[in-house]
Amino acid sequence: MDSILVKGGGSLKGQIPIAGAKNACLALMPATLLSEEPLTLTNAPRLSDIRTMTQLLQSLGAEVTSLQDGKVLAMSCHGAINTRAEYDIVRKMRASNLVLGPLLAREGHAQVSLPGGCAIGARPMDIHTDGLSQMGAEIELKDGYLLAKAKGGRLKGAVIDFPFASVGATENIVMAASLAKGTTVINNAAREPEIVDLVECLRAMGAQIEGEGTSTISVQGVDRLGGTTHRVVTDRIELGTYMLAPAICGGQVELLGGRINLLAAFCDKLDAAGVTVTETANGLSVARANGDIRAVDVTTEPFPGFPTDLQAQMMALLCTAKGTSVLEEKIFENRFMHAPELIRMGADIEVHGGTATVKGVDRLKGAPVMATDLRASVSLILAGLAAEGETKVSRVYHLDRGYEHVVRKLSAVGAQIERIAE
Ligand SMILES: CC(=O)N[C@H]1[C@@H](OP(=O)(O)OP(=O)(O)OC[C@H]2O[C@@H](n3ccc(=O)[nH]c3=O)[C@H](O)[C@@H]2O)O[C@H](CO)[C@@H](O)[C@@H]1O
Ligand SMILES: C=C(OP(=O)(O)O)C(=O)O
Repeated sequence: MDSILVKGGGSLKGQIPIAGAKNACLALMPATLLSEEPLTLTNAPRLSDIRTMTQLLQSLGAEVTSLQDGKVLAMSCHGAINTRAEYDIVRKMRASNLVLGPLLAREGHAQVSLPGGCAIGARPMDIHTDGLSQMGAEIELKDGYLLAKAKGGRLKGAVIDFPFASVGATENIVMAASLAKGTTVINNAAREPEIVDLVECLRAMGAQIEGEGTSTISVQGVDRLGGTTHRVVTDRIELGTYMLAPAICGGQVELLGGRINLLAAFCDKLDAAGVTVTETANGLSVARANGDIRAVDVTTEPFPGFPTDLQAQMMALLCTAKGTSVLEEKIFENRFMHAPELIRMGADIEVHGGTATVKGVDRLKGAPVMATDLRASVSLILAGLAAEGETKVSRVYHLDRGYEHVVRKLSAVGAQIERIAE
């Protein structure tokens, strides 16, 4: 299993290109199941999660070809479809549940393994299944699989009130509703940029959808969808992660492809902490002048609030801020697994339930630490870049789910970082 070795201390300067969004691409890929015509995605990120989704779609009968070193995914689903998504693949990644809506919409039935929880929380699927049931699906759980069947062979439109603005449930229902009979309205829909990206692609395929980016999405079902070529939106979480690198280490880095409107709440917190973010012709420039980072309080919320997927990385910054910061995690019940690892590096953090209190220390110290999940792993790398001495982050397979070429990107701006095989 590989580890990442980081030597802390130096400031950073240069440019980092930001990839297409993992979480957009993972929702866009299953959309190929909705059409017999080709769907091509450009600006795809090169990640293990994308390879897992490729494997899952291929197991269902889709053709998925990776071109241009993985940056382009050419997909097509014109033959017979296997409607059973097996546990062996689904268990690797929760986003596998995004094949449920498309399979049900196209074939009228599906068997999809329940993905189970993960390190950050239990992550049930009740909002997905309740919504599909309202659209006329009969769903039962058998042997760990959701067995779903559309009454009369085709889903029908419904007005669905989500109890929480779930990202995945919004994506599943929007895809299912695109081929359903009649109109579906989702109230309290998620508003994330990845949903806007999915809807733009579905619309180009012929879907009739309104309201993406707002809390009410309306979908008028059509009989068939065509193909298209779609560019995956910029990964705002990779963007925010690399914005924190110069914030923690000092220096100035330009994030190519970055836009403030993808991360406004996060940029406000950086500003309050004393980090300068400016828009450039090609992206965003982030600079930390000499001087302390100020403590700030952070509460994670659905978009447009502060993203839970940047909470761990923000905590790494606040470990050396002047004063005490309070971080409240409101999305996932167990998303502070990085705190004990940061404490091993000398951070002063107390966690009580969904609240972490971080008292800034002068300096973190390098240590061997273990990644527990995707964003935790990169927060330890960021902490290591600022720490005195050497930090070894093990279990890097978590990192490979969501960050392509992390060593290459950070080395290019002057970080001392290498990947070692053990
Ligand atoms: C592949 C992908 O896009 N992953 C993102 C997606 O995950 P995901 O789509 O799984 O996140 P959701 O928005 O669905 O989950 C948010 C909260 O709702 C709960 N919930 C969700 C569905 C459900 O049926 N019942 C239920 O109780 C979850 O347990 C969690 O506490 O959005 C999360 C919240 O921004 C991000 O952290 C993930 O990176
Ligand atoms: C939680 C994440 O991903 P997933 O929903 O795939 O677990 C993430 O990207 O931070």
